Amino acid sequence: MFISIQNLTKSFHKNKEVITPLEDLSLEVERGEFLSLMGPSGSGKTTLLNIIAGIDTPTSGSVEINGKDIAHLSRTQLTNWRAKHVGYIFQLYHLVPILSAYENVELPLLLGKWTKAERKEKIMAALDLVGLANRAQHRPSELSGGQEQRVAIARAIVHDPEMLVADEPTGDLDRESADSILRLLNNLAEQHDKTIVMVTHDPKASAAAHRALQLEKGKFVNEGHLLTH
Ligand SMILES: Nc1ncnc2c1ncn2[C@@H]1O[C@H](COP(=O)(O)OP(=O)(O)OP(=O)(O)O)[C@@H](O)[C@H]1O
Repeated sequence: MFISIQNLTKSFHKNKEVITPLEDLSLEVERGEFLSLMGPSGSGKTTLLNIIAGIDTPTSGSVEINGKDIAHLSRTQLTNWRAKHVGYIFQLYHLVPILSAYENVELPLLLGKWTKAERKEKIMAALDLVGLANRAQHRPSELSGGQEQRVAIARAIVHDPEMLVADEPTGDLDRESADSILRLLNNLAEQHDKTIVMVTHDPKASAAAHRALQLEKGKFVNEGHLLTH
């Protein structure tokens, strides 16, 4: 299993109250699987996504990604692990407005030891994969919402992580752009072996994934039926 989560519980202390958004949760995801997480507001979706992405740590339980226990890493170890193995896609793209598409995609590579020529090759390959090689010099304001999300996806995959996590990646897009982003995510899972976990409120986005799970009050309420295409 690429993702293996056993008996995960996450609690937060707020004033004197303890909030437990995830309780005794187990989840297995195969390599190359595109999984969707749905559920009402406050059901723990983002909390789970952040733990899978190594942004947050569980209170108890085990979290293994590609055979690596990430539940017990220090903050620094977790940051280093995340920089190598995870690409994060947000609802609102989070592109830097004064940088071109090319420079935005370059950002994660500046942490590594690549030469300028190596970076160029990776950036152009990522932009090509999302269909925007001809927009490399455009700034975000010169792109449509769907194109901005494609640049953000290129940025998420440019360092070749095995896993992508996406929080409402189509939440701000019209139907047509959303469908095209979902096809792209599907292609990244099926043709490029990326394991994708996506949080969404949109049933149509969820139906584009291989499997959909419903969270309610920190627990899964269905068995995650396989979706047919
Ligand atoms: N850092 C935190 N400190 C305290 N409570 C938190 C923290 N993060 C999340 N929570 C609480 O955990 C619960 C689950 O939040 P979470 O953001 O995971 O839900 P969600 O399903 O993603 O909701 P939405 O669909 O609205 O984004 C909520 O009650 C929230 O207030």
